Amino acid sequence: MTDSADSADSAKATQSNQLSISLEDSDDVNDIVSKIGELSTGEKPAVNGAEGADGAKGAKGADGSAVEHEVEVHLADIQADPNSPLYSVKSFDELGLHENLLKGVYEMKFTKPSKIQERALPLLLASPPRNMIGQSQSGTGKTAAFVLTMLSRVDYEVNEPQAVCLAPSRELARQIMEVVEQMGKYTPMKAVYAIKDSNHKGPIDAHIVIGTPGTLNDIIRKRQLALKAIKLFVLDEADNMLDKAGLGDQTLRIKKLLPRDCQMVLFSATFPDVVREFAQRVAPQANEIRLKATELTVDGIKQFYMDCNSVQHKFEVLSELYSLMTVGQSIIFVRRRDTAERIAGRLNADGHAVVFLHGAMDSQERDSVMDKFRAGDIKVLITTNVIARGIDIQQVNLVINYDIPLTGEGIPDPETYLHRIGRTGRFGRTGASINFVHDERSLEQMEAIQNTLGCDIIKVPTDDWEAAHKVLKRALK
Ligand SMILES: Nc1ncnc2c1ncn2[C@@H]1O[C@H](COP(=O)(O)OP(=O)(O)OP(=O)(O)O)[C@@H](O)[C@H]1O
Repeated sequence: MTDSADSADSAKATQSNQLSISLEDSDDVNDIVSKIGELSTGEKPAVNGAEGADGAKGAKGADGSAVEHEVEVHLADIQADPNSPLYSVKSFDELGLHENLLKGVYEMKFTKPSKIQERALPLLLASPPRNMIGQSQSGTGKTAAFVLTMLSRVDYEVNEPQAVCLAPSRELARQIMEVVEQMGKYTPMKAVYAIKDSNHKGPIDAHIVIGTPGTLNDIIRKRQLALKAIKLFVLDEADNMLDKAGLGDQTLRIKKLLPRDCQMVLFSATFPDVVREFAQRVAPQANEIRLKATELTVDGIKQFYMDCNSVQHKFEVLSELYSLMTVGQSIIFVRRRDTAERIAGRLNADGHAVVFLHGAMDSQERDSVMDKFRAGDIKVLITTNVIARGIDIQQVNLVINYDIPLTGEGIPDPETYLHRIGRTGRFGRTGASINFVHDERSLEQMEAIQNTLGCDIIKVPTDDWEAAHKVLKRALK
């Protein structure tokens, strides 16, 4: 497969009809990486988002003190950098979108497409439809790429379901719905949920269905969803959705019922080799946009670790961290549901206002916690891998891996690590992640992840809070 950096069209030199392009293939990567590194370490002003309009500005820290974010380098500067995943040569106007969709896009304050949007959209919208396996780093705008595809492909005159989009969690499905509603604001589109407790009565006549695989299967079983007119099947977090150990069975059951010529669109920041091979079978002849393993980390996210002496010490360090640091919003990831609840209880008892979210909570509770966190009413969220993927809250500037991510078999899990830390550093913003290790084993697990990804994880002392504060403050700026 070719690694051409040229526009999608020029990559047709590939032998097969298939197209595979790499998003990061400049000769000058080091130069640019160091430039972005400088920008985000605080030596130069930090980047804070589209048009400098960052919701974190003026937000309160976990301790109630004000968090001020300097906004001197604008998204426009990053988007002009050819080696940034946010760079593009085109404008949205040149991507072949309907003017009603452009209105929606511009109202969301998107001025320029990101690299994945610029490259994927023309391929996704080309006729006849082609399958797509699209990869791009966390927070680089994959959602808009597939949402605009759904909104473009649907025939609004036909009141039948035509596009289905599945995600691994209800929280992510709800977030995608929000983007569909915003981008589709000037179209007559109708979209419905297929998530638990979404309470469908009669047959679905909406154009777009967004949900999770288990609930969608239930709806199909109850014959509430006609599949014959479905022409687009989107899997967000596709590697997770196809993973045999995860949601693979449920997703494939649905796929088998769809019309044969249905366009398959698979997006994720990660595609481990074995899942990618499987994805290629699920989405044959797909155009592919892919990244190398070493290109997966986002430069704006500074990665740290704190070496604790014991499980008890780990908690003390966490509590101390929240006493000392002024953090915008943060997510603490733990391995188990009961740990999430326990740590939340203890932090609350220590005077920090935190909440937890996990998969055993009922739908209403989950929605309420997430809505409050999204609105900024809650600053610290303790959770499991249930929301490790996709959740986009721009004000989150710190992610803590209280437990190092492991697979179900207890093996270090670099994909989940990337998705977890990718909850910060969204679309050019800066953020920090801190890994907590507490013994030889957890240190080795973290190092295994570090080696796989070829990233730097810097040690922050746990016995010198002044020094720790200095390092982290700079990263959280
Ligand atoms: N062209 C654009 N201009 C400005 N902001 C954008 C643009 N495209 C996307 N965004 C914003 O960037 C953020 C990240 O986008 P999105 O959630 O789609 O990332 P993603 O690639 O799906 O990440 P993940 O892999 O974590 O799911 C969102 O807040 C989105 O609104």
